[in-house]
Amino acid sequence: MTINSDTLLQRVQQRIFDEGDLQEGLNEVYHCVSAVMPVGKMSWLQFHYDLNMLRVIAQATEIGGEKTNFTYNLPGELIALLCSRDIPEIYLMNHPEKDPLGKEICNRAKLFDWSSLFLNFQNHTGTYGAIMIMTDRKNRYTEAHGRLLSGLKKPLQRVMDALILDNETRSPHPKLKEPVKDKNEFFRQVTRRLCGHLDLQAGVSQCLQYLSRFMPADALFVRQREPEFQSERVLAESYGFFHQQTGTLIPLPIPADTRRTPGIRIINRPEDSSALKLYMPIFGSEICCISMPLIHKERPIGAAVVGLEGRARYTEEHMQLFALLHDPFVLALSNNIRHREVIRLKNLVEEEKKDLAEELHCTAPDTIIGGSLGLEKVMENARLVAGQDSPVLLTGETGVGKEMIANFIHWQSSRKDGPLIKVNCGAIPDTLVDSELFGHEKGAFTGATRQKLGRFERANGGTIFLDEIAELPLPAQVRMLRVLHNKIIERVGGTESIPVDIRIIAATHRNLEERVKAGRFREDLWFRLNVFPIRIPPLRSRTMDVPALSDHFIEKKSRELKIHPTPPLSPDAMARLTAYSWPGNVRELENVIERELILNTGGPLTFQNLSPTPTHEEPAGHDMKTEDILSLDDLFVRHVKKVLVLSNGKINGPGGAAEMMKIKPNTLRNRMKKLGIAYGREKR
Ligand SMILES: Nc1ncnc2c1ncn2[C@@H]1O[C@H](COP(=O)(O)OP(=O)(O)OP(=O)(O)O)[C@@H](O)[C@H]1O
Repeated sequence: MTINSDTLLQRVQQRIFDEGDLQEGLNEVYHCVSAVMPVGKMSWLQFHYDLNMLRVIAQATEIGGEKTNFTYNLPGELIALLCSRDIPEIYLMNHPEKDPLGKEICNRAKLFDWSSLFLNFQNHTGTYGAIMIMTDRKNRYTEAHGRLLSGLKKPLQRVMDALILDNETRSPHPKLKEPVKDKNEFFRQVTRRLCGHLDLQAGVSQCLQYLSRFMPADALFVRQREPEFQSERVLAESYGFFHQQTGTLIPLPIPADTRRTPGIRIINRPEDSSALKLYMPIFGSEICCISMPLIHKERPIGAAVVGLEGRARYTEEHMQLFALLHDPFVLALSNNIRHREVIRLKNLVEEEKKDLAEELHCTAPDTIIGGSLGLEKVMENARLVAGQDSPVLLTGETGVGKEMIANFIHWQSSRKDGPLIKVNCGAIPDTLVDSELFGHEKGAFTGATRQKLGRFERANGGTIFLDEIAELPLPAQVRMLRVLHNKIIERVGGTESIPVDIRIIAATHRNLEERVKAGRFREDLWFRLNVFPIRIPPLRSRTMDVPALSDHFIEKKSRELKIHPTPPLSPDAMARLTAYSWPGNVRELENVIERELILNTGGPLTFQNLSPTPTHEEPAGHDMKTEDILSLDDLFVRHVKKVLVLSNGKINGPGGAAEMMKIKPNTLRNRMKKLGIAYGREKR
């Protein structure tokens, strides 16, 4: 939403002057400016030449506008520069470290990666104030932004002047804070700001802005006590000039004896406090604070800390004022703790829901195609072993159907009413393998905020399918061996031995024997898993399954994609499908069919884009049985027949079989004749 200067002036007039609602007026300004340029924070700055001081008299951010009173002493030459008449009305500070004021802010706030845009206001004495628009990262403002801001000068200056006038009537001296005339009102206003947001960071920022009017305050922190880690974590922190979000939580040491929580205290020297000492490397030793423990139902739950540049700047009076705010801080912190707990539980439910959905996904046995053809032997073995409880090791290239056979075994076993839990050992980060497989106890490591059952425990009474078993890190292999051996698990961080009744089916596309030789897989574990190995052959060595599989997937995918009627195959499509070598096996066939159905614009499916690939190179002997071995002549016959399908029987010329095979047409014809392959007229 962009509005012009006159409309904004009208709105400011109405909100601030007619309705007396300064916060709403500042909000209007913020939204109007942020609609046309990047704005993290807008600050109204007043320059006090005589006092060498810069005062931030109001701020507006996404969360709202607020009258403030942050004061900063500046070197004489800098304030003289800011107040000079010669300073331009619009001023771009895209590289703050190269500008005198920018450099000063960078050093004091210890923040360097930002840019800002100034609109300066002058009277007969010189420049008396400015609007500072600030955003993160350098080089964000352009001359065009400057012109847009300049266009809004009238309403912005009107707000500035109103703020200055208001300050003059409220506080007798720019260096002094407003007196708290009505403590109840003060309490009410702080509570409204602190507890008015679900986001504690937003509440703390607004609270600091408000507090800055009544007491020296340049930073406000809320920390949460974490007794199990003997520390306090900073949950929210806000600074006057910049709203800095640390993102990371800083653990803070606290006295080991938590029963003796010290009361509210002024720390006028950072060396006296272990918490404040942590800030010395950032802000130096010229800092002080008031630290107030937050006690809820007689238990310390954290602390609220208000801080300031300079030493020994807090007095007993400031401390008493801050102490009034104990209960709102407790309320805000305990609300935040509860809110995070709700979010954590919500995520937990989502996670469980996802896991359950995954489990549900495999609750129905798949239709297995090829059980009486290419997979006959596999199915025979699967049926045999299903009734036993022995471990099964499924091997075969990726996409051949290992998981499908694992499902089949589970469903044919006496454990079919129990769970079937799948674990992709290759997809779990190394550091989480143990906790995923065996579970963990609450507090076992940072982030283990509750007890978690591992996959083995969840598979109790059923089957666990360990896919990609070869990827399991060696330390987890040791633990896995123990489970196979004793059928007992121990959760990470726990001491209890938990018996589990499980059947193990493992699968891998790798050559485990070679991995054992290379020392990457434990031999003893391999022996344990390899009790009943089932090798699933690649699709290219059982091309007799391709037609039935193709029909099955065309039916299935058409149903899923809601394609009616199911398109037929073109006359040469099946030849193409069987001629292809399917390096990705059945999964690839499934995907190719899905893609063909999606791309099909009517008419039969041709699979034109499926070019025959050279027969898949395999490691010697990997998937080959003696009966699979063909003579070279037989191989040649097969190959030529496949190529002829693709060339539509054509031998010479472009697209002909000879060109595809990179041999002379006559040579090909002679060999075909010799081997009895019919072609041309002969064929008809
Ligand atoms: N014989 C078959 N009949 C029907 N569908 C099959 C058959 N073989 C495999 N599929 C299907 O092919 C896809 C891949 O199979 P699956 O996931 O079982 O392979 P995999 O060997 O476990 O693969 P990976 O090694 O990559 O985990 C699945 O959608 C599966 O349903």
